[in-house]
Amino acid sequence: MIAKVASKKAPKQGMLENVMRQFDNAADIIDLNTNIRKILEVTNNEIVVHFPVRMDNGEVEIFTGYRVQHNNALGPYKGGLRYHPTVDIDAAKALAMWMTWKTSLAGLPYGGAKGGIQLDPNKYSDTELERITRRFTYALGDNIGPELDIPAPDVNTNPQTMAWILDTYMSTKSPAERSTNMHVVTGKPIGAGGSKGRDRATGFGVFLTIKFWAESHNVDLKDKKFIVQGFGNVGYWAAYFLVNEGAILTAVQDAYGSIANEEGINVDQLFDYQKGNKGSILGYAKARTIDSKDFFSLDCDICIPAALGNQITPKNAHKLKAYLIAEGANGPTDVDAEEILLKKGIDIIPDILCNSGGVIGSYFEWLQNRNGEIWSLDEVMEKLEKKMKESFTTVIETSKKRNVDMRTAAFIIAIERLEEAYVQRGIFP
Ligand SMILES: NC(=O)C1=CN([C@@H]2O[C@H](COP(=O)(O)OP(=O)(O)OC[C@H]3O[C@@H](n4cnc5c(N)ncnc54)[C@H](O)[C@@H]3O)[C@@H](O)[C@H]2O)C=CC1
Ligand SMILES: O=C(O)CCC(=O)C(=O)O
Repeated sequence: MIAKVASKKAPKQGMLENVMRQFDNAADIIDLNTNIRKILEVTNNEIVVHFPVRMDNGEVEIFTGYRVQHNNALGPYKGGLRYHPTVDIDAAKALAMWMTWKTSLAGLPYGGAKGGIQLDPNKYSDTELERITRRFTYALGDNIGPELDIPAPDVNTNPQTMAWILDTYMSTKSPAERSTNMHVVTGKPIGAGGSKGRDRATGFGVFLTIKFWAESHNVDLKDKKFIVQGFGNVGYWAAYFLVNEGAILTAVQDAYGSIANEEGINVDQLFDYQKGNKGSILGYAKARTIDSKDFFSLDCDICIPAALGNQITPKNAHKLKAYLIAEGANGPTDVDAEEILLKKGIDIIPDILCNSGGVIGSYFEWLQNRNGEIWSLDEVMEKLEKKMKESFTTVIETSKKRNVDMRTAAFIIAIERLEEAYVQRGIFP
């Protein structure tokens, strides 16, 4: 689909600049109320904490953690925690803003937040990571809470991390509060109040949006070749469901390097291999190692960036062969690259739609904890598919009605819902 795209130029292409340009583009198109625009352009709260942790060798290290709460007009702040050297205040702000648009687009009673700790988790033992997580949770204190701000997993955090947060948060509460505050985090292990299906929810959602796109374009996914950047929670599950549908995984890139095999890579074998290989795909015997700089120019039908932001840029966008990009990651395509891709006729299923299965799965976990319910896996997956289908359909309809690309359509829907909330509350008639 070739349609109107953001054209404002910004001097720098960080994630924050990207999300602001995406927002400005949609806000201009709908002529957003200027007062509401002022509110949505800024983050409500930016929490930065420095906290000491004793390392295994007895030394004390100081860490910096972030939690940015962008907007809560539609409900409590919601969004993941990332452990990565690139986490800083601007990254947290950008990711928090994307969460606001994502929860609004998905029709969830949530706002947007994001945070994390600036560190390389590979440099720390599990016991150190546990102490770091617990001290971070203490430092955040009552800035998080089950009806205030609900963290979840993101890059380099997982159900174990959420369980440590839950346990630490609970230890600061009265006995009565302990049993009713399980929903202070989502993405927990099932035994500690997690929901069936949250583990696969994001990847399944990525797969569903690709399936819906294929159905609406009369494309049969069988034998279609796809490549995945990032083979963690999102990349693995997206690949798993696509291969189940008959598509062929031909290349994978992770933080360590890239591998390819045009005959197909077995998703579960690769998953088991990386688990026993310190999380790296490199050295997997049934694929060859390729130069990472060639990854995005590989021959394929579908490309799934499912790692970090700003991976598809003007430097590699013109080389992309895929006709569909499904954004498992948050902010993987920068605005200038998107302009190039759309001109080439490449469709992009935008992050705030494509990876929204994760936060929808989190919402289901939160609801179960809040209501004292336990849903079956089938129930979760069925409800997830229904919600993803509704979002996808609304985005396609808006994109046709307004003659805009899918990202702009998704932003328009998300922003209009927020605008409606402010107007109905009578603050900005
Ligand atoms: N986990 C979730 O439920 C959700 C995650 N996301 C987004 O999906 C993306 C991936 O998240 P997860 O799978 O949860 O993280 P993860 O920590 O489970 O996996 C990350 C993967 O990306 C790879 N990676 C890291 N740096 C890389 C680099 N420079 N180049 C190539 N690969 C690299 C890692 O090796 C790993 O395979 C992130 O952008 C995250 O914000 C979005 C919605 C929900
Ligand atoms: O599950 C959640 O609450 C949020 C997951 C997340 O961080 C995201 O969608 O980017």
